Amino acid sequence: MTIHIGAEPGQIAETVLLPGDPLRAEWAAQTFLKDPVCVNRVRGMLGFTGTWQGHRVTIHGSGMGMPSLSIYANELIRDYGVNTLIRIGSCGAMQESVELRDVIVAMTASSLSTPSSGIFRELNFSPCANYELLAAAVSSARTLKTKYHVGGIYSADVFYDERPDLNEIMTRHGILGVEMETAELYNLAARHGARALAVLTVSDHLLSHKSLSSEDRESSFGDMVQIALEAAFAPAE
Ligand SMILES: O=P(O)(O)O[C@H]1O[C@H](CO)[C@@H](O)[C@H]1O
Ligand SMILES: O=c1cc[nH]c(=O)[nH]1
Repeated sequence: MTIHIGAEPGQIAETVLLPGDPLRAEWAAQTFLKDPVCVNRVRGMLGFTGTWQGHRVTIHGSGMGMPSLSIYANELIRDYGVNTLIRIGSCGAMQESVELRDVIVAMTASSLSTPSSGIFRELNFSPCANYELLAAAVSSARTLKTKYHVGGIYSADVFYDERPDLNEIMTRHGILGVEMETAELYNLAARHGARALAVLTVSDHLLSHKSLSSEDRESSFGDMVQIALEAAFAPAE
C-alpha cells in the first residue's frame, strides 16, 4: 500500500491504463476486463485489476492535471513495478480536420510547464511516446476503422484558459488537441525507463465549440480503450 493507492503488493498488473476520470476506469474495467476486482478506493480514485485476452491489466484513475497524474504514476512505477502506462483520456480538438469522437495518438506533448520543470530547469526536454506502443496503437486503430490522428498535443495546466492567443499559435503549428496530463506522463516514463502512450478521444472542439456530455466522456469511448489494450499486448516486432 502507498499513501494514495490501497492495493496490496501484487494486486496491480505491470500494465496500467490511466483515464483521468475514476468512473471511466470503472466503466472500462467492467466493459473490457474479465473478473475485474477493485484494488483501490483511496480518495475515490478507483482502480481495477482483471484480465484482457488472458493478460493481467489494471485500469486506474489518474485524476485531472499533471500533479495528480504524477502522484499515481510515481507510486505505480516505483512501488508496484508498473512498466507500461497508457493514458486513455478526453481532449479538445485544435484542428479543423479533427472531429468529435476522433482518436488522437500523441507522439509528444508541448506544455508551458510540468511538475518536472524544476528538474529540467533550462532544458526544454521533449517528452515522447514509446514507439512500440504508438505503432501498435496505430495498427489497431486502422483495423478497427477508427478515425485517428497521430501527432503532437498540448498538455495544459488549466482547463479554463485565459490565453486564447496560445491556442492560435498551437493550431498554426499543427497541435492536434489539448488535455492536461500527457507531458508529465511521458516525462516520468522517460525518467524511470517505463513505456508510455496517450490515446485520446476528442470530447470537444476549440474551433467549432461542439462538445460531448460528461456521461459520454465517462462511458462511450470504447475504441480508445480497445486500441490501448491491443497496443499494450501487441507482440514485439
Ligand atoms: O478525460 P480525462 O482523462 O480526465 O482528460 C481530460 O479531461 C479533464 C478535463 O475535463 C482533464 O483531466 C483532461 O486531460
Ligand atoms: O483538458 C481538456 C480536455 C478536454 N477539452 C479541453 O478543452 N481540455
